[in-house]
Amino acid sequence: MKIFTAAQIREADAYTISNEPISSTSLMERAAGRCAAWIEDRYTPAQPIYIFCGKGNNGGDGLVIALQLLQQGYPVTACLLEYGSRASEDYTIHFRQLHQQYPGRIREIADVTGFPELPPGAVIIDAIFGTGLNKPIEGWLAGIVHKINDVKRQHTIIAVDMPSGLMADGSSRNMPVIHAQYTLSFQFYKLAFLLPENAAFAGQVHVLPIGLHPEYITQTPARYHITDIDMMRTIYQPRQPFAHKGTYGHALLIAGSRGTMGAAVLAARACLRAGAGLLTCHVPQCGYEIMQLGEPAAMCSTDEQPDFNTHFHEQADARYKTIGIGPGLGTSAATARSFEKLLAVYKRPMVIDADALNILSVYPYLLYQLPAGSILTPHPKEFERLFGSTTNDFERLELLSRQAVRLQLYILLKGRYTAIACPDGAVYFNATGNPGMATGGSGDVLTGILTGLLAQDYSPKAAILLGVWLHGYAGDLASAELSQEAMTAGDIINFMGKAFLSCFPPEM
Ligand SMILES: NC(=O)C1=CN([C@@H]2O[C@H](COP(=O)(O)OP(=O)(O)OC[C@H]3O[C@@H](n4cnc5c(N)ncnc54)[C@H](O)[C@@H]3O)[C@@H](O)[C@H]2O)[C@H](O)CC1
Ligand SMILES: [K+]
Repeated sequence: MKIFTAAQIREADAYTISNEPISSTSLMERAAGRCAAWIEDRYTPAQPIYIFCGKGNNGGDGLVIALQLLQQGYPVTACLLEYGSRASEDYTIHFRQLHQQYPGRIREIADVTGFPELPPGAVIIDAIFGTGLNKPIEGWLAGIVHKINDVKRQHTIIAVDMPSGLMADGSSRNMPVIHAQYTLSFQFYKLAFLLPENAAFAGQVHVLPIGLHPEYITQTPARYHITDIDMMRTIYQPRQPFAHKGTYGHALLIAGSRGTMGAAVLAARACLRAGAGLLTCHVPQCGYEIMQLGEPAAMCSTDEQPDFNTHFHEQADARYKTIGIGPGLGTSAATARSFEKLLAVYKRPMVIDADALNILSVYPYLLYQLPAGSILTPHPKEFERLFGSTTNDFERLELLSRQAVRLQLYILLKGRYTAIACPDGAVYFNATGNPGMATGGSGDVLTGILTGLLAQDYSPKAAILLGVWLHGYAGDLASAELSQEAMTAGDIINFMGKAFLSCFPPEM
């Protein structure tokens, strides 16, 4: 699904109005009607509801929601914030209707002292600002935002389109923003929802289709995307009936050192669970038995060194469809030298994680020697060590994308919505996964999955989109059965099978 900027959303709005065609008033009624229906599905008409409206079209949506809920018998109070701006045309039209039919349900608020006494359990609807926000909320309006946030533990807060105060496409650091439990976002995600610095604001995001014109959506290019199951179904390749283990590639995993062999075993197990035909693991001598017992289906090659890998470059030949390198590898100078020699001989896209990334941050010139189309999988700290720090998440995203283009690599920044930056400048956010996956080893599992998919001849882009999706999906299945607290990285591997089956049900 594309993620459009606020400016593109305005264009989509205008395109729909002139090409469907539909009046802007009716489009607002359609959009806000979806919000009202969402609320009616979840709350009974006994529910007191307070709707805070700004004077633009987001406020206009609030008025339409108020009208529709009042017609359904909900005790609604429409709190209209009178901050001096001129009301939008569609706001005015809906204000007149509300005023005509329910004058007693309107309360005008002109300063922070006008903030209403809320009855226990009242639901707050935030329709103050949406995509039109162009500067931080200030003055007594900011006071209203703080008042609403002060009662967030006692009351459910539902934001219409966006939490007020949040910029759709830029950083809102240190600005007053509503802390919503739910955001009912029209038709698309906004980029701001997906960045960790805004974690407190949007809550659970529900994207409500409002019938924006499909022609605009397909014709307009977007830089940012969020992955979904339909995209995965176009990527996934079912196995062929006459397949043998050679059909699905031979992967080489270079991982492990004394004390971190678990990382190597997790990556190996995940690689095979992702469907690699054959896997060889290159490990130090201390890891031989651990690997053979930990994953009997993997073959094992041992290094000259007892405790860490130093001669893996000698292994890397054309037999291997791809290489995954890094989990538990260690960062000794001899390991780094072998990595450099490996890059001189091996030219297919590989997966680079953990200590292999740390080696790259110590020897950054090696970044330019990576095979084009290779995949880097840093978490935020590793990313910072590799590419430097930034002052906010939007700048970091920009840096991420710039580096992917400059180095012609895929760089995947791990997080709640893992950001996948492509060499062509596009960025995909992954939609699956949960906080239970913030546990040691889950990155090693991802490296294994990506290596396993590359071995099967998925293109790097397909392997990442599908691999990150499945990794998160398996994590979601694991947490549903085991809890976010109790699940471990190994459980992500154990649920890979169910993840495949449920995302791609085999045809009968
Ligand atoms: N996506 C769609 O197709 C539809 C969206 N709808 C809703 O419309 C809003 C966007 O409406 P807009 O009038 O452009 O902006 P806002 O209501 O967010 O803001 C109003 C107005 O306020 C001014 N302003 C901006 N920042 C500040 C500030 N910090 N302090 C004071 N005033 C400020 C500025 O002039 C804005 O224009 C969208 O989010 C949806 O909710 C339609 O209802 C249906 C179609
Ligand atoms: K809002």
